Formats: sequence, C-alpha cells, structure tokens
Amino acid sequence: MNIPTNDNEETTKRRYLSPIRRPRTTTSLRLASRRRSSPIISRRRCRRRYHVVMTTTMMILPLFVVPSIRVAYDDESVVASPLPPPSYLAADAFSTILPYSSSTAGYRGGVGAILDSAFVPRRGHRSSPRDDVYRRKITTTTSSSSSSSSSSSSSSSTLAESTTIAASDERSTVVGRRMIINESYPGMRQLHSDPDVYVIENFLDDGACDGMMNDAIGGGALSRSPVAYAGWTSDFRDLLGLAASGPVSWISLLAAWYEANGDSIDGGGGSSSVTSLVVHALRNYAMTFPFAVVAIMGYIRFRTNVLAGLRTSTSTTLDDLSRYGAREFVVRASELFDVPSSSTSTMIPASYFEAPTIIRYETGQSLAPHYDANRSANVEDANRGGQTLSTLIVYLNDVSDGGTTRFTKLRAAAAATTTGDDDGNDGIRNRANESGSCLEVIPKKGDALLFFPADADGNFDDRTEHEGRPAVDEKWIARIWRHADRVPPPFGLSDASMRDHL
Ligand SMILES: O=C(O)CCC(=O)C(=O)O
Ligand SMILES: [Fe+2]
Repeated sequence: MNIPTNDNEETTKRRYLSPIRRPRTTTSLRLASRRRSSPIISRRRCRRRYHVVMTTTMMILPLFVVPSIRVAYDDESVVASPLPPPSYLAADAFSTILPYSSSTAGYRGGVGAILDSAFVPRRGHRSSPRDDVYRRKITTTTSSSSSSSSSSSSSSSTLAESTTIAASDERSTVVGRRMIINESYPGMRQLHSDPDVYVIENFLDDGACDGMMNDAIGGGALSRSPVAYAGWTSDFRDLLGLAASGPVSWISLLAAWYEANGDSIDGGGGSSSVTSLVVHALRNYAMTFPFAVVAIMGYIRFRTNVLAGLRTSTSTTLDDLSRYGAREFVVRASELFDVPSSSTSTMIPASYFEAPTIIRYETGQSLAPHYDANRSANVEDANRGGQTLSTLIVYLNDVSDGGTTRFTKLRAAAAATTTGDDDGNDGIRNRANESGSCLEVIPKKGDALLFFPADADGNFDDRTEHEGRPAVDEKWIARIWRHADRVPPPFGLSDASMRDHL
C-alpha cells in the first residue's frame, strides 16, 4: 500500500527556501523591466553605497563630537564655536546624562547652559495650590563637602581645588546691591558679606515656632514637597530647535541621498535626481521630526523625575494669619523688610511675601543644592511676584545633628563674623562652621537665616547656592520668600487676611 507523501509541505519548502523559484510580484516585475541592469546587481551597488555613506559618517562624526565636548567646558569657545548644533547636542548629552557626577560640574555649554538655568519648577501640588512650591533651579553641579566652585570653566579637578577661591570671585553673573532691609533689626549678625548672609537670633519665640509646627501637622496638609521642572517649555523649544537643525536634518538628508541614488540608478540622473533628493529629504524630515519630539519629551520627563528626587521633605503653607505662629512670622518679617525710604510703593511689606511655607525634614531627608532665584523669573514667576529678592528661614526646632543649611559656594573663612556669641551649648550654633570650608548654619529654634538670591534689580546671584543637608535629627523650618513685586493670592496672602491681622 502506498503511503501518501506530504505534498503540501514539500511545495512550501521549495517556495520559501529557493529564491530562484520565488514568484515575482507584479510590481517587482514592472520595476525590473525598467531597469537597465539587473535588480540584484543594482541592489548590491546600493548596499555598497550605503556602507560607504555610513562608514564615512561614522568617521566624520567624532570630528565634530570630540572637539565640541572639549569646548563645551568653556563658555567663550562654545559661543564662538563654528561647530554645528548637533555637536553641541552630543556634547550636552555627555553632561546631562549624569547630572550629578563631578565630571559634569561647571558645565556651561550648549543645551547644558540652557538647562542649567532652567530648573525652575512651578507650583505643582494637587492638594493645595498654596502648598510648598519648589520653583527653583536645581543645579547640575556637585557640591563637595569641602569645597565647590561656580567657575564656568571648572572641571572635577578644579572643583576639588577651589578652596582658595574667594566667594566674591566666583560670580558668573553681574550682581548689584541687594535689596535694602532694616539692618538695625535686633539680634542681627552678619555671617558673610558680598553676598550678604545674616542670622537673626531669637527672631521668633518658642510659642510661634511650636504654633506653626502644630498648625502644619494639625492641618493635615503636610505632603511630599513638590519639585516641578519649570522652564521645560523653553527647554523643549530649544532642544527641538537643535534637533531640527541638527540630527533630524542630517538623517533626512543622508537617507534622501541614499534613496535618490537608488532612484537615479532606476530612472536616470539629471534634474529629476535633484527633485527626488528634495522630495525624499522633505518626506524623511516629516517622518523623523515626530521621533525627535517623542525623544525630547522623554528626556524632559526623565529630568522631571530626577528633580523630584532632590527634595525629600514634606511641607505645607500657612496663610491663616489669625493663627499666632504664622502671624508672628509675617509681622516680624514685615518689620525686617519695612524700609519706607527704600520704596515709593504704598503697599505693605507683606504684599511682597509668599505665604509662609512650613517644611519638615525627617531623618535622611534633604534638599539638594539649589538657588531660590530664577533667571527667567520675569516670565516664569510673573504670577507670583517675579524674582525672589530675599529668603527668610526660621528654624522651628533645635537640631543637634545633621540638617544644616549649607552655602555651597561661600567659604566659612570669608565670613564677616566668625566670633558670634555662643548659644551656651556648643558654641558653634548659627555660626559659620569653621571645621569645613563651606558656610554652614546650624539650626537653632527661633533663629532666622536671611540671604539674597538676587540683587535689588532682580539679577540672579549664583553665589547663593545652598542646600538643606540630610537630617539626622528631625528638622522643621518656616520660610518666606520676599519677591520683587506684589504676590497675589493664591501664592501671596489675601488682602483681607493682611488687613485684619497685620
Ligand atoms: O532646609 C534648609 O536648610 C534650606 C531650605 C531651603 O533652602 C528652601 O526651602 O529653599
Ligand atoms: Fe532654598
């Protein structure tokens, strides 16, 4: 008896394993009839050309990328660099992929310079629009425990060696005089001059400190301090501009050239090949551009997530001035900033304040080095009084370990006052910590810290970079940002509240 063979399987194998027997489609037959040479030969030629193009590109690319990484560490040469945008982009990729490694410290070139001034988070809290808002730049520099530098040409080595640079030499922006304050305020001690940093002893009594902590807890609104990435729209625009004029164009043109070559082999050269190059280039551009958009959106998202990890405290705002603690804080701050001769404004000082923000750091929580001012404040902080001219922080509890406020670019040795009064305990509270090179303030209940993130005209002062060191003991602070202009609600205090309680 004959056993039937599996004829179907045989046919299938033959069809797919043997290219010679593969049936041609109508289209490929039509194309083949137009070709001068066989399609197989022309495909080989194209493949060879493709390899030539790719190899050449791979050889040329480093010529742009390597020098651009080098010059990216120097402001001047970046600005003057004849290198095309893609090289900036490539250089920047190296510096922003590892944003907190010391090797990127001081990077100020290309997109890095844009991003550097762009971490200016906006308000970002769902439960309360008035909640603590981290709208400030988070730097991409590393703060070393012994020193730091804002020198635009610094590298990891200069960062480590910068201990001898005086703070006032480190400014990279032109900074004028700070806003005028009431310098005869009782208890004021200057810790540093130019930029000025003060401590005001016993600024608030224990009742006010406890009151604010209790209200923050009692209000039930303490939640993770938000960090939003403000300025992302302009970053997005800038990055897209670079990508559009750089990689997107390159890829589109290279691919178009390859495709147009194929066309000319098929259909002859001449003006038709130029037309085909343009058509292919435009089509490729339209196809590649969306990928750039998606990639940049992914990058912005990545940066947002990175920023979120830089502040780990919880916080809330207190705007009810009928409460003793918040009222006392705003009243004292008003006295400090009330210098009638300095302004023609008829507004009361508290109109320029953001509502007090209460911040709680539990063990291990911290705030990375950052600035309280914003280079783009006029645009990005327009609805909250523009630039932050002064930061006033009150320590609400004593902290014996951890949680200092450290100015990463100011040297303790340059402190104008190093002989401040002892507090009777360890003698170094609220004084520059002379054991390290950075100016560091140790929290003491009721004492205030005052400094000026921007000058009186709103110019950003990058010497005032500071951080909240990781808490060991629990740490509580209350903070008021004094802006250049009136801060309307919901960020500022309501007119009714100020009228009734101040
Ligand atoms: O926690 C600190 O010591 C500093 C807080 C601070 O810089 C801020 O809230 O902007
Ligand atoms: Fe700050």
